[in-house]
Amino acid sequence: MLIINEQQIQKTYKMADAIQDLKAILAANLQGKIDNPHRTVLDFPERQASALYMPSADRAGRIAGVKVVTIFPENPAQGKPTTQGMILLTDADNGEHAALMTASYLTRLRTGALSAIATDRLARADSRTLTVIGTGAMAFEQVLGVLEVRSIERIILVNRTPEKAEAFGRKLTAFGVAVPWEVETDVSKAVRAADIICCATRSNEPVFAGADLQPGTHINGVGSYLPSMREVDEATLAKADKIIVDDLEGVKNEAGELIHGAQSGVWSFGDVHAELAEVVEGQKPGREEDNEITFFKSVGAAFFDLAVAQGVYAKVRADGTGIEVEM
Ligand SMILES: NC(=O)C1=CN([C@@H]2O[C@H](COP(=O)(O)OP(=O)(O)OC[C@H]3O[C@@H](n4cnc5c(N)ncnc54)[C@H](OP(=O)(O)O)[C@@H]3O)[C@@H](O)[C@H]2O)C=CC1
Repeated sequence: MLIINEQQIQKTYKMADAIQDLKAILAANLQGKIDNPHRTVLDFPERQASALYMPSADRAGRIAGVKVVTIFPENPAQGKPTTQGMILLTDADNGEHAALMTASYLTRLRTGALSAIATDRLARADSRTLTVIGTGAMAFEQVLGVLEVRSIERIILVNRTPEKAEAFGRKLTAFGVAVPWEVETDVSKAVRAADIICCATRSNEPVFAGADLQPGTHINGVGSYLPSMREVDEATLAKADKIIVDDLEGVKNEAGELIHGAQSGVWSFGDVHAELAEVVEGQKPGREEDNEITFFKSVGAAFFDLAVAQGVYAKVRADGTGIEVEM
């Protein structure tokens, strides 16, 4: 079995790789080649934390995987990340466990890559201003994903704790992102200026007002993954011309703002325009008009992790950098 650590993955596997591998698995899933049973969640209420067990199998690729991801919101205070994960890949021909790899970066990367794919199909081609609401760990790859598919000239950072937005901006620059960034404390101003908005928070309440959205804006919302959480308000749901989701079954169970909207009657799950795969495969249209408001909501699914883990495994095996362990 290959053991692959965070450093090796970050060196070997980039946003463009993840976009390519995710597009392939989105197509395979649409063709019914992917097993994607619902995740099992264990809660640790004393820490307001959870552990998610996420299995999936690619019948065509003859490989199965399970990601175990933990979400411990109090961790940043101890200098540890909120979200941590491992992925185990299993050969579906002989049951051998092929690889065990860390999944913190991979989780951020695949979520950023999905937003990139959605942005590519849904944001206006002339989008220049990206507003980021929530500058925690997930937000970094959200920015990298958008930069991969649009010629962004201005990044506006909004965060509950503005000092953390400043640190996030400096991290972007240190990483080599040349696009100028600024921290904005007036969220209305940041939303009104945006062509694209990325939300990646742990908020239970909407983090911006739909009333501020300008025609033609595209929103990626990756934060809320529990029915009690919400980043986007009812006005946004009502105003959005197209709502696209990563995985319909997943969002029905987990996407707080959509569940809330459906319960309060402003919106219904029947109003979902498409799953992302249907847009990518041309079965449903993406953006059709410049003035449309589009909203991509993702909660994540195990087969997205399987796609990137397979990609990493293939690359690391090819360059011989993983650690081989006899089982
Ligand atoms: N869609 C998907 O596939 C995935 C989604 N996620 C989800 O993404 C979210 C972000 O994760 P991650 O970046 O790792 O978390 P972090 O803890 O690193 O960052 C959380 C961010 O949310 C902000 N925030 C927290 N509470 C509030 C609030 N009440 N109002 C406004 N902002 C708030 C924080 O602000 P501050 O800096 O002030 O603390 C910070 O910017 C989580 O909900 C996570 O579960 C994670 C993995 C995959």
